[in-house]
Amino acid sequence: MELRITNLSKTYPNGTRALRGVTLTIPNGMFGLLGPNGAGKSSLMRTIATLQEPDTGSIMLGDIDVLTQKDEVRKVLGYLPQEFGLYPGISAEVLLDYFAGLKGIRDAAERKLAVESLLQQTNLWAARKKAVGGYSGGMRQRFGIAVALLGAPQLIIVDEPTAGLDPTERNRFLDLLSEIGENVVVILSTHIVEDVTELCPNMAIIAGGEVVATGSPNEVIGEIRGKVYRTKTEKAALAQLKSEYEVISSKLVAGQPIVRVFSEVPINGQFQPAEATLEDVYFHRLARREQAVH
Ligand SMILES: Nc1ncnc2c1ncn2[C@@H]1O[C@H](COP(=O)(O)OP(=O)(O)OP(=O)(O)O)[C@@H](O)[C@H]1O
Repeated sequence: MELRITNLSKTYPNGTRALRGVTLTIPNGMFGLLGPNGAGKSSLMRTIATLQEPDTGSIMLGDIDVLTQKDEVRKVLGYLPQEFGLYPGISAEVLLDYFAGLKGIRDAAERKLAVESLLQQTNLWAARKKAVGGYSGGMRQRFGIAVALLGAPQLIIVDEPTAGLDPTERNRFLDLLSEIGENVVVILSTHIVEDVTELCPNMAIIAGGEVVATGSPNEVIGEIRGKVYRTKTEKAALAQLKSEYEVISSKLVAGQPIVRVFSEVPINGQFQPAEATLEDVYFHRLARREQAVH
């Protein structure tokens, strides 16, 4: 199954242009949608999940027209929104059984089997009788993905699932996502670059409602490979560097700024060539876009 998004635009009634001509082809497997806060990720996810209408454009999931055949989409969709409410006093086992019923799994034995297998898969089996209100952030997210996986969806959308998780829980969650399979489309929206580098064979960077780069992480990095340099500097020299070079990022390491810059032409002196990373592309693209807008 392939998801084809063509020329999707959306302006909210208050005038915010959340999506501007988004065109993307998303194949089976994990697809990373990387963008800063306010980039339009959630607007795009909600539109694909049939929860809101775009102003223009089309979305095809295989042969299904997502914008007109909403019921068909919902049958094959698993969606983990950025925020979701739960009934805090109810156990995961009972709640998941309830959601399975809503998803149309009517046969009780079949439902029991599905619920048990998802509780095992999401590592919540031992906590299945606990009220979900007492779950940690990571457990909540794993419960959310269990709900999203009910009914063996073909299209799985997870919106910023790792925000707020500690590293152990984050890894556990990402492992779970990558196990879900290569035969379904999984769209992972995130502002965490490593989530994409580590997991996604295909990706896009979105900023200001526009797709600013797309391809495999390797292809996306390709555009700046050999053009990234790094140097250690002093805090006092930072402003000067920023005025002379196209600074991608500066990070304090043990109190001292490490600066990465982009340059089309070789630079030396205090700089050393650095291996380009997805984070470099991300910051570079965002900075270029800022410049273009202002
Ligand atoms: N219902 C709405 N009405 C008006 N503006 C909205 C609405 N939803 C989102 N926006 C605005 O649209 C833009 C894109 O928001 P969106 O939530 O899609 O971005 P995002 O990339 O998911 O950001 P975040 O990571 O902060 O969730 C933002 O400027 C946001 O304030």
